[in-house]
Amino acid sequence: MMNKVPVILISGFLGSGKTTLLLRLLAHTRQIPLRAAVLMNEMGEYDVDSAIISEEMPDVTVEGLLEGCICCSKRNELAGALHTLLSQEPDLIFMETTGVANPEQVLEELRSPLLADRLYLVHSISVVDAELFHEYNSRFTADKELVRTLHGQLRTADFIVVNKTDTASSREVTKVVKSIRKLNDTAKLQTTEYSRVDLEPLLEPVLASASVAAKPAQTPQPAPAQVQLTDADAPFVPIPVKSIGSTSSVSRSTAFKVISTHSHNHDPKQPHSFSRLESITLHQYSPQPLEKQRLENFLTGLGSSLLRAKGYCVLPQEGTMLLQFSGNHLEWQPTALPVSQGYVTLIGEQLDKASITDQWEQCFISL
Ligand SMILES: Nc1nc2c(ncn2[C@@H]2O[C@H](COP(=O)(O)OP(=O)(O)OP(=O)(O)O)[C@@H](O)[C@H]2O)c(=O)[nH]1
Repeated sequence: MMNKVPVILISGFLGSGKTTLLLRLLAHTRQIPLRAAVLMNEMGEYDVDSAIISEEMPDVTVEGLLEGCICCSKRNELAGALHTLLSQEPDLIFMETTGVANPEQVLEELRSPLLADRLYLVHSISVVDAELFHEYNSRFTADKELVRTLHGQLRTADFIVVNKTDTASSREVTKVVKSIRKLNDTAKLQTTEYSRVDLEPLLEPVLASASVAAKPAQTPQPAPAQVQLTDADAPFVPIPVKSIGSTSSVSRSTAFKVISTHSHNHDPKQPHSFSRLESITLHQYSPQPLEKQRLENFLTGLGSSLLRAKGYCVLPQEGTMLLQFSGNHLEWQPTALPVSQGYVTLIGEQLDKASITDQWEQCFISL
């Protein structure tokens, strides 16, 4: 009989620090060494997080499920994606959900006969943004699905990371921990910055597992990343990541343009995690240079309707940069990824598409 492969599920709301934690876990598993594989689920059209992983850990196999949540619209693709990863015979699989996925449904899927014989869950980790936890909870009170999702992320966890404590007062952090404990008083909980948690105890059950113990330790071979393009028809190579999700039609009516938009049309028969959040992808098709300051002003000017933005921008001075925006904090990081044309995915509510299109066009410098 085949050994079951351990799975660590990482959930948490948008921008809370899931990928930051995943990168730490991957670095640690590489040292042990364990051969890890990743299932990445993104709301947007492009898989920014997989690109980040592919850049930092080119030997890790990443499977991406895009444009929907594995808890609902992508649920029927979850088993296929996991079986693809299993065919690589990893020692361990990490699953990172979208920020609006309810892990309750994902856990249910893992218990299904198709998967239960091949996988077993070792941890369900939930990452929380200490600064925004209460703000999001009160902001989304009226949206029952979203509240259920946020609570589901905490209730199902056996390990909770209260992250971003550098951006919250210690009083707020204490309040957040107290609120979390009302939902889950048994999970281990750690408060931290940049998802710096004790990794060894998390990986202990994996090391003890039969599938790992049965194999001789392998030194990870730097192999080419498991890469394929997201959209075979696209005239450019946005990022080298693999997607097995469906692709979207992209408006290319003008040189600049925008935009593919996704409101999330869930199958009404399926339980789903959120109702009013949407994502928009802005493409850098313009031959004119993108101006960094204008882009920053545009994003911060969207105010509270913008919850998250991420993508790669090709800038005239700096070259290609990874853009991350969450909780009103904007971060730029240089990247060596071969991004020929940039894009930014925005996630928010009540995003005014016409105005966003217009403002995006204003971010380009007239030649
Ligand atoms: N100030 C601060 N920033 C952090 C911390 N942890 C992560 N970040 C930053 O927050 C942004 C989002 O972090 P990610 O790890 O991508 O968050 P995520 O939960 O994967 O986000 P989604 O892709 O929306 O699901 C990045 O710019 C991180 O560098 C932290 O503890 N403090």
